[in-house]
Amino acid sequence: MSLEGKKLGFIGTGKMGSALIKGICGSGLFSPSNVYASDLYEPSLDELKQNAGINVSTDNKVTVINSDVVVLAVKPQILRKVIESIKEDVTEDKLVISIAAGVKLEDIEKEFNDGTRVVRVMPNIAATVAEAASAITQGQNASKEDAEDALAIFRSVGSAIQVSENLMDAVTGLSGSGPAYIFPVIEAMADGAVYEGLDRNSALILAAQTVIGAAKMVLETGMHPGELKDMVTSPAGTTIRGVRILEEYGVRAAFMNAVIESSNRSKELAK
Ligand SMILES: NC(=O)C1=CN([C@@H]2O[C@H](COP(=O)(O)OP(=O)(O)OC[C@H]3O[C@@H](n4cnc5c(N)ncnc54)[C@H](O)[C@@H]3O)[C@@H](O)[C@H]2O)C=CC1
Ligand SMILES: O=C(O)[C@@H]1CCC=N1
Repeated sequence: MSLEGKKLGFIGTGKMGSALIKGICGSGLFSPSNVYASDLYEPSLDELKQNAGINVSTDNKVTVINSDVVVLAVKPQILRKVIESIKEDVTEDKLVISIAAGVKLEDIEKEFNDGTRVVRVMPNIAATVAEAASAITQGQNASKEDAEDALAIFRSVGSAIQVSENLMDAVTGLSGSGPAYIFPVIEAMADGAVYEGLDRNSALILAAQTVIGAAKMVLETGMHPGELKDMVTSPAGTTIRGVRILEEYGVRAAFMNAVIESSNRSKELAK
């Protein structure tokens, strides 16, 4: 396997960088001693050093020099500045992975020296619990092996597919941002049960497990979600009463529009 013996670096240890570091180390794909990370914010480095046992530095160059694969996990707005400060150390033997929303491969590649191997990835925060949904897309200098390495890294924390770059905004709106649409759904469903008298803890467990179960049925049965919904809705039963309320409030349109609006923001970030 081509990641054997390689070292992995993270520039940016915020919410997503930290989630990936913990998830990837937890999977065993990289041992913490082969993982490097840098950030300007020392408390997040201290936390990772203490709890994940990785190597940390406030100097991005230290991360780059020590790593074979460098993950750029900073905000899209500062990506250019960060690349400028590391580009001379990103030699052709290194693979760069950008997880920045919206920023196109060609715009990343042109900030680096010619020939730099770049793969763009959109993961999600569920990497924390090894259930991320990620999509990767390959830059012009990246090899098939680079794409496979990126897939292996992100598959260590969930599932990952390869898409063409023009679909990355759709992926960002759907799975990149998606957890933030589902958390309030879980909270609100639990609220309904609390209203009816269930304690909060039990309500959250049942609501979250209901989401896991429904998602697994879609993934594992291969059945259409509409058909699965029909399996729950008995004629004149309880479920169809709830379904009517969701339709009345336009919940489907709301979710569809949320994904489209988030994708639109991803397109804006490219400009
Ligand atoms: N949060 C999420 O669920 C997801 C985020 N992303 C992408 O991941 C990237 C990071 O997002 P978050 O982790 O949410 O943001 P964040 O704000 O939590 O983390 C960014 C980190 O970068 C650090 N930083 C700022 N300037 C730096 C510099 N010059 N050198 C090194 N580190 C520096 C900050 O101190 C911070 O810890 C973004 O590009 C975002 O689009 C992608 C998928 C999901
Ligand atoms: O909200 C954002 O911009 C980032 C990208 C996808 C999820 N979080």
